[in-house]
Amino acid sequence: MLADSTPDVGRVEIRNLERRFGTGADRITALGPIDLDIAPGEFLVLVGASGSGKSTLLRQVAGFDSPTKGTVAIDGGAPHAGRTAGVVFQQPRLFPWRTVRGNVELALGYAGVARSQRHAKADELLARVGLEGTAKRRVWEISGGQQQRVAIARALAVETPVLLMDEPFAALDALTRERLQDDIRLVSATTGRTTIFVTHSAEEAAFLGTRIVVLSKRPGQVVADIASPLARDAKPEHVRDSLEFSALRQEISTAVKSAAQ
Ligand SMILES: Nc1ncnc2c1ncn2[C@@H]1O[C@H](COP(=O)(O)OP(=O)(O)OP(=O)(O)O)[C@@H](O)[C@H]1O
Repeated sequence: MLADSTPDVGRVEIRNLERRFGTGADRITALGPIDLDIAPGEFLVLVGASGSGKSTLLRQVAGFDSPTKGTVAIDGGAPHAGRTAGVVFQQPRLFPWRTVRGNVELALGYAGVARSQRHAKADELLARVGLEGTAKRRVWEISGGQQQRVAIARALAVETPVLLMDEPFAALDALTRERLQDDIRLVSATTGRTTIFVTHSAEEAAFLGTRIVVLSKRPGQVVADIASPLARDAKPEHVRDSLEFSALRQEISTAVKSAAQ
C-alpha cells in the first residue's frame, strides 16, 4: 500500500547546523556542520555511535533546542515544538491515570479537534496502531509495547508535517520490537508523513528507512547517506527474508563501525 496521496508538506532543510555545549575549556562541539534536505514523505533513519549527536539533531528539528550556528526549516519556517513535529521518545511518557483512549483524546484536544469528534478519531488512531479493544483500559494495565503504540497514536493525532522518533523501540523485547517495526513501516507508508527515526540498530535502520544517514563520532557529521533499494509496499516478511535487506543491513553496519573509529 502506498501513501494515501503524494505529500506536499514536511520538507526539512538543515543548513550548516552546529550545536556546541558548555563554556570556556569545557566547551564541546556536539554536532556539525550538517547540511540535509529531507523531502516530504521520506523516512530518514539516523544512525551513529553513542554520543554522535543523533538526539541533539532531533531536538533541533523538534524545536526543543536551537542551533549554535545554522538553521533548521520545516516547510520554510522555524520549527515549533508541538506544532511542526510530533515526537515519540524511548519511554512512552503517557498519563498513567488516564485510559488509553483518554491519552489520545488529550492530544486531539491540544490539536484543536472538536470534543464531539475526539472519541471516534481516537478509536480510529488506536486501530491504526493495532490497539483495537484496549481503549477503556488504564495505561498501567497494558504492556510496554502497547504503551509505546499509544505514544505513536498520540503523535499521529497531532497532524504535524513531521514525525520524530528517538529510539522508540529500544526498551522493548525483540518480538514486540519486530511487530512494532512491521506496523510503523506500514503506518508510515500509508500516512506519507516525513519521519526522522533514531536507532542504534543497523537491522532496524535497514528495515524502516527509505534513506539512512550515518553520523560520525563527535562532532557528528554526515559520513554516509544511503538510499534504500527496498520497496515500500513489500510485505514485512518478504523484506526481512530478502538479499537486498541483508546487503543493506551489512552496508549500514560497516558504515557505522568505520564512522566510530
Ligand atoms: N544539554 C547538554 N549539555 C552538554 N552536553 C550535551 C547536552 N546534550 C548533549 N550533550 C553532549 O552532546 C553529545 C551528543 O549527545 P547526543 O545525546 O545527541 O548523542 P546521541 O548520538 O543521541 O547518543 P546516544 O546514542 O548515546 O543516545 C554528547 O557528547 C553529549 O554528552
